[in-house]
Amino acid sequence: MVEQATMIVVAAALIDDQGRILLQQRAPGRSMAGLWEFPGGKMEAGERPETALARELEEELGLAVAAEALVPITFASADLPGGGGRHMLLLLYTCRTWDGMPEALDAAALAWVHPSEMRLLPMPPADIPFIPILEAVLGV
Ligand SMILES: Nc1nc2c([nH]c(=O)n2[C@H]2C[C@H](O)[C@@H](COP(=O)(O)OP(=O)(O)OP(=O)(O)O)O2)c(=O)[nH]1
Repeated sequence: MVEQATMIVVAAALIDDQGRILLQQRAPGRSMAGLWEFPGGKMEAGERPETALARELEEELGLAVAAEALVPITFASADLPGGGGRHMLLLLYTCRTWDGMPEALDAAALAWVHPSEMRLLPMPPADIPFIPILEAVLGV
């Protein structure tokens, strides 16, 4: 039996000057449609994680982000949702500087939320442990 490699997913908590974090709602027709997630996506072969995340933020939000602005915070190790038992490492970064205004180019909607408000939104299971870590990062 051939083992499938772990999928690496990169995601960003964009933090604004009011300490709010940008979430996006997964669009209808995708896996986990309707859930609120951090912008990001799957790392492609040969990409560095920060390069992959900057690419995803450009594709999904229309933002220009420098790789140096991405600060690794934590990760989740979980089954890839809808991945047939495939394993995922979900790498979470924070980002406080970018060029442009976020637009929902890929998602159904965007929302700036305080970490405590995330508990009111349906999120992918792997993201739930990120909430107290983000509260600690923000000192709230
Ligand atoms: N971008 C992002 N993906 C997440 C988060 N939490 C989480 O479990 N995931 C999962 C959902 C997807 O299975 C995978 C990210 O891949 P993706 O967003 O590029 O998904 P995709 O375009 O390939 O679409 P799909 O096959 O999942 O429908 O990681 C998160 O906070 N942000």
